[in-house]
Amino acid sequence: MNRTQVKYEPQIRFRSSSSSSSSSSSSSSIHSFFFSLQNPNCSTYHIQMVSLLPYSTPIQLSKLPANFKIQTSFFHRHNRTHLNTSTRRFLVNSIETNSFESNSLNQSQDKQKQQPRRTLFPGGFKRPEIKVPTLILQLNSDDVLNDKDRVLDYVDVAVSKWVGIVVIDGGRLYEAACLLKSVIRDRAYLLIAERVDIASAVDASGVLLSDQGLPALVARNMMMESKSNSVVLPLVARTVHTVNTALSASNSEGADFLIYGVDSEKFAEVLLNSVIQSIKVPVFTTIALEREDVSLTQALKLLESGASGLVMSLGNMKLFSNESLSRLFSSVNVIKEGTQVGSQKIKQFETDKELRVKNGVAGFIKLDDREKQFIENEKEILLEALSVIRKAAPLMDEVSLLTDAVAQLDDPFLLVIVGEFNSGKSSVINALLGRRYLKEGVVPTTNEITLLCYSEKDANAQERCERHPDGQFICYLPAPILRNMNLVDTPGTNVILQRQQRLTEEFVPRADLILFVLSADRPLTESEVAFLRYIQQWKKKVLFVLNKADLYQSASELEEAIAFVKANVQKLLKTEQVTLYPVSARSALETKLNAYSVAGINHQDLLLNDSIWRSSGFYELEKFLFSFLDGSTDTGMERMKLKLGTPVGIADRLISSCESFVRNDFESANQDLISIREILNEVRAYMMKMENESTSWRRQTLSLINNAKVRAVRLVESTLQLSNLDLVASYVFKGNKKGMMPITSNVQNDIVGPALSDAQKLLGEYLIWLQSNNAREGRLYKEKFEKRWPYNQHDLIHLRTYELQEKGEERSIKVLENFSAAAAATLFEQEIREVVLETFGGLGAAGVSASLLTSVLPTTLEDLLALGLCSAGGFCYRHDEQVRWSQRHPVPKVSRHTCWNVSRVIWSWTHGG
Ligand SMILES: Nc1nc2c(ncn2[C@@H]2O[C@H](COP(=O)(O)OP(=O)(O)OP(=O)(O)O)[C@@H](O)[C@H]2O)c(=O)[nH]1
Repeated sequence: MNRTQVKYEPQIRFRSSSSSSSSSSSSSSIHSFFFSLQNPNCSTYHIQMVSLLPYSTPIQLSKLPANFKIQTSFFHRHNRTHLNTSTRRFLVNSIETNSFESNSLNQSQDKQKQQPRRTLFPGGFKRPEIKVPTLILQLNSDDVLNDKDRVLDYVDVAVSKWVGIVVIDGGRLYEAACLLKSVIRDRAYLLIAERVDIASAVDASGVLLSDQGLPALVARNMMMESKSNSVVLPLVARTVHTVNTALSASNSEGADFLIYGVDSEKFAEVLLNSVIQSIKVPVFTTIALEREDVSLTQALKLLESGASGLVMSLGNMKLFSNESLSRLFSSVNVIKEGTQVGSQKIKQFETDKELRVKNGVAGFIKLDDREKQFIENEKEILLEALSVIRKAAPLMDEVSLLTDAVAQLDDPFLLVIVGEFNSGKSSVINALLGRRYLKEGVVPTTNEITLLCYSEKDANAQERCERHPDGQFICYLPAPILRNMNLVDTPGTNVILQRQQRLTEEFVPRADLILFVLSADRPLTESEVAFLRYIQQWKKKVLFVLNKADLYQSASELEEAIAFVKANVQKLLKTEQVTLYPVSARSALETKLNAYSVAGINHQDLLLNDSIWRSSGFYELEKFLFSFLDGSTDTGMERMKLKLGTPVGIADRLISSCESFVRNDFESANQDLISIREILNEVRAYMMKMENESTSWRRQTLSLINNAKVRAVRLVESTLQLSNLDLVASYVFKGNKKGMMPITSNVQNDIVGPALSDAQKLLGEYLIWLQSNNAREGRLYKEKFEKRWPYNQHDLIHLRTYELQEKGEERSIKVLENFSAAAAATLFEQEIREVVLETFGGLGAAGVSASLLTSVLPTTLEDLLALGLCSAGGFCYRHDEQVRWSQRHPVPKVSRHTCWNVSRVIWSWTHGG
């Protein structure tokens, strides 16, 4: 559990010279703005800005942690409208001129634009799914903030087990919501009561509106704008208190779910039953609880009466033991044990499925073993395809389409009815079923996917509808056409409620056959053409129905409309074969209802003997669909082909998307490689250039050494005469207690000292040259990096580069500071002593002098200065460089020993020894 996020929350405030801006709520002229900031690890941090009007007040940014980027837009707190463009621009400019890296906002926006949305649905959005039954935990911000640790621990456990949605209300919402978000993560939806701005600022899943609050559509759009990088639509729920508000919230408004906020247990029960009959979005109910045993019974009763779940406060939830909550809400229990909640429904669903399977695999009849084997083989191949897709594009959510499609190979044939709202989809389905099972109306009436399945048991009873755990609405009806074919009613397209359109789009891939209902009063509109194109992407077979044909005045008008639709569809789908049935669903249903009202005769025979019915388009449509029932007929075989083709089509589409994702990734990796190679080549070229130019520095260093050497030789020649040898020898034998040899002090003062100050000067110039070159080159690389990888962690690159440069500089300065002429001279003196001691006995005075003149002095000085300069100037950091250097300057044994000594001395100087 990561709760430390909030601790690091950086603060940005407006500083107003006119009045205090510390409180955001007391004055109506005070406004808050929210920023989401993201660090390189992608954790999001949120910032509240408080300001007074007018907006021209300069922004003072307090110190922010490095590497943060601005992520989302700004919100006006009080009237909840967006800031106008100029204000927004002002804020952005102000921020850019402050401590943020310039262009960070633009970069973040570009990133959003550049990142391909990895979803196959046209709007690029997906609906959040609400699994039912679930528990909604309603929290108050004060409860959260006053007893932080205990409440958050409780929430942590609750969301991992039973709670699917957490709602927070109260005063200090922002702070409390941030805490909750860090605990809940993606395990449950977090909804903010009423406050769209705060929901956006904390990146919550959505909002819960009161029945007097914003329209759901407005709230959803506001949240979508602020979550422009999310592919998941925000959740908008509403609390309702009457049947009418419940109906309008779910129908015309398009709320995702409702909370039925009533207090009395009985009242809730009665109303829930009537409300649930007409509302297809999940409906949750609040209950006041007393004792655990009473409460459990009460809760179970509500769930059985059709509530999608319960809303509980923290206090209420604590009334339940873990066992009771598991019993109520754990889906594992519901499915495994078949507890009272939903057990009946699930058992029924399984029985119905068994019944259908008995009739033949996947609802087919007359299938032989060879065909069954064929289905099994297909499953195996599809599972292989699944694992390939998962490997190639692990982020592709739509892979679940294929998983479902493979699992549904054993389900009945799926006929999905689509079309614009009000085209008559529900009427066509009712006419097919022979009863007014579905609601019809001039305003959009279908808000959810409704799957119609066969159920023999309810032959004489009312239809039974329920919400399945995966969010679909399932109705079990005794209509004969459903024996071997499931029908799906979908929300109309071209509605203002994106969620509904999305539902239909998401269902299209699952269809085995699509029945596209067009309305005679507006055949083939622009949005129908767009939707048809979308269907075509999934390579679905489409059957067209031109409904409301009764609206045409004459047969020629009808012919004209048919010709128009066919010609355009042929062009669009690039096929000659367009199957279109002109029908009047309304009169077809009326005819059927009339026939079915006559008791004691075979209704099918009655209809077949009716010449008007037989000449109606609906009869033709039905004949076509019924011919699908028999696997031994040609159309039956085609149905088999379509059914088997559904998962294959999905796999095909997913694989081709994977292919394009992988190709894009490959392309971009290739481009990365090219860019890296380019940069590497530039680095190599730079290295060569620097090496070449370093030669002149090296030359200057060598000449400095040479000069010192020449002067040293001269000094030795003039001072260490043979005549002085006795003096020298006695001095050497005295040891070093009595002070320095005169030659040593000369070496220190006249040679090493001046040489060192020359070296320091040279090194200073060298450092400036090195640094300016490196800085210029570093900037170029940085720019190139940023251009190619605008969203990588340049700041780290930036830091590293400067860190390295600073280290180099530090080392050089230390070497120079510590390079003491006195120490060098002492070392030199020591060398002289050693040589005198080593050679005096064997060679006598002449030998000592010769040895000093030919080997010790030049090489010792050379080594001393060269190594000091090389270390300081960065020429020979490495030991092998030193070896190469000493190989280029052959020296006698004693000098190598000296070199080692000098190296040791320098090493101890530079490392503080
Ligand atoms: N004239 C005429 N009207 C029809 C016919 N079929 C349906 N309607 C009317 O068209 C309107 C819409 O019918 P629905 O079946 O609700 O349409 P829908 O496509 O299911 O609508 P949504 O569920 O909102 O997408 C209703 O008023 C129906 O009575 C028809 O064949 N002729």
